[in-house]
Amino acid sequence: SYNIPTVKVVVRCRPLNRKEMDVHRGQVVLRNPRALPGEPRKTFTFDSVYDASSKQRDLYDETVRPLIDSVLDGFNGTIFAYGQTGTGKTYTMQGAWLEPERRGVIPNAFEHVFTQISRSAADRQYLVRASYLEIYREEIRDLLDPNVVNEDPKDALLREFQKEIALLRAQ
Ligand SMILES: Nc1ncnc2c1ncn2[C@@H]1O[C@H](COP(=O)(O)OP(=O)(O)OP(=O)(O)O)[C@@H](O)[C@H]1O
Repeated sequence: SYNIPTVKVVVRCRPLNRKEMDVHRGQVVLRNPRALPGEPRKTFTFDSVYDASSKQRDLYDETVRPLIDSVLDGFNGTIFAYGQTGTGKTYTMQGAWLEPERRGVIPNAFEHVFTQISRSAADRQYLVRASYLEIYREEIRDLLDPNVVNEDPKDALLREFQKEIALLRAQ
């Protein structure tokens, strides 16, 4: 079941906000001003595309769950969100923790990991570590310790790795 591509690129569009709806400008078309006349339209292909009505749970089940399953089997995995400000990175990754339908990738992944651990054989041991960092204007901030702002990213990363938190040593 691991014949999934090594890198998956997924697009998610958030719903228009009030300001965008008020503008009523319609569709955005990108055009290459140096294109020769008659040049065919370019097609961009993604592993998945989620529209404004997409659900957090569907995105998790289709796009994230297989990766977390492979991590539970010992492989490395990374998920990151990229996009300009206000496009929905925080909503997708974090969402609303207290509302099950609006929980994002991070809380859904935690639930997935701990559910799998609780179901695994009693003689199997897991160590789960977590750190939570923000890089903003070349500064690294430890979001689990908001008082610390580090100027040298290398020192900050080293310190983070040294003090990663052991959340669970499952029996
Ligand atoms: N899929 C979605 N469905 C409903 N609302 C969404 C969705 N994605 C984003 N939003 C809303 O759009 C707004 C901007 O989203 P968000 O804060 O996640 O953007 P961001 O990319 O993290 O921005 P920044 O880079 O400034 O932190 C928020 O109010 C968020 O709740």
